[in-house]
Amino acid sequence: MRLECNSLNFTYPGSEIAVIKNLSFSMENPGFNALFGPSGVGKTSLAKIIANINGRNIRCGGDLLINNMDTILYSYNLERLPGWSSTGNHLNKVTPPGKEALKKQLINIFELNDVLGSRFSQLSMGQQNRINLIRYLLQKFDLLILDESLANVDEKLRESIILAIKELFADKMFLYISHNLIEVSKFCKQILVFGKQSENKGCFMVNGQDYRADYQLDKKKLDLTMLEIMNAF
Ligand SMILES: Nc1ncnc2c1ncn2[C@@H]1O[C@H](COP(=O)(O)OP(=O)(O)OP(=O)(O)O)[C@@H](O)[C@H]1O
Repeated sequence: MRLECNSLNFTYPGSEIAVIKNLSFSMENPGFNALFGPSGVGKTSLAKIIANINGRNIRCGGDLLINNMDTILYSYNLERLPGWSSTGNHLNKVTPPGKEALKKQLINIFELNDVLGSRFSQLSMGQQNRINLIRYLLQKFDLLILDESLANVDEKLRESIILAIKELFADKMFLYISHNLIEVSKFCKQILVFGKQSENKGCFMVNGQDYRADYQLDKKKLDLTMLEIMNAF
């Protein structure tokens, strides 16, 4: 399992300014990794290139190498489900054979039992994002990109959800995009930090604490990771 960029460049069609400039990094092995940086630096653009969301319309310079990851899914926080039925029915419809028990387990962990009879538009933003993320976790994937997919979910529940995902999907790779410095430093293994383009700062790879439920968190090391990220900005 490997995600590697070598001197990647990307400019949107019709634009003069490169969003991604000479980016090189490598992420290996399953686990929770992150893209972190100020708003507008190109995290979503890179995520979409990796997931090939814009298909042939996207032309990049340099190399993007993806090894042993056949299925890459991209989830984001503004996705909406149609309103023709309840969210419970939607989840039933997208649950592949054999994944019924996983669906129930995720619904419990994500604390969604009480909203399964409601339509998507009747849910809060955080509830909508949680239902949406379950849809993805039920599918077959090797790499799942979470582009602010847990936005509007309170910190305590987000922590339970992230820890459960890390445990239940230990053989998958995740790319977590979030503006939460503590969360990214605490839960992620490799953190690709985007420096401010206006200051011509490049990207840096920082090692996070990769915290799991059964680990003892070293607060000093967590502080050092956060400091390293802030210095890389
Ligand atoms: N479809 C598009 N066409 C042209 N420019 C775009 C397009 N999408 C994004 N951009 C530009 O690319 C730059 C990077 O945007 P992107 O969404 O990748 O940033 P981001 O780091 O994910 O930001 P945020 O943290 O605010 O979500 C921005 O300047 C944005 O205006």
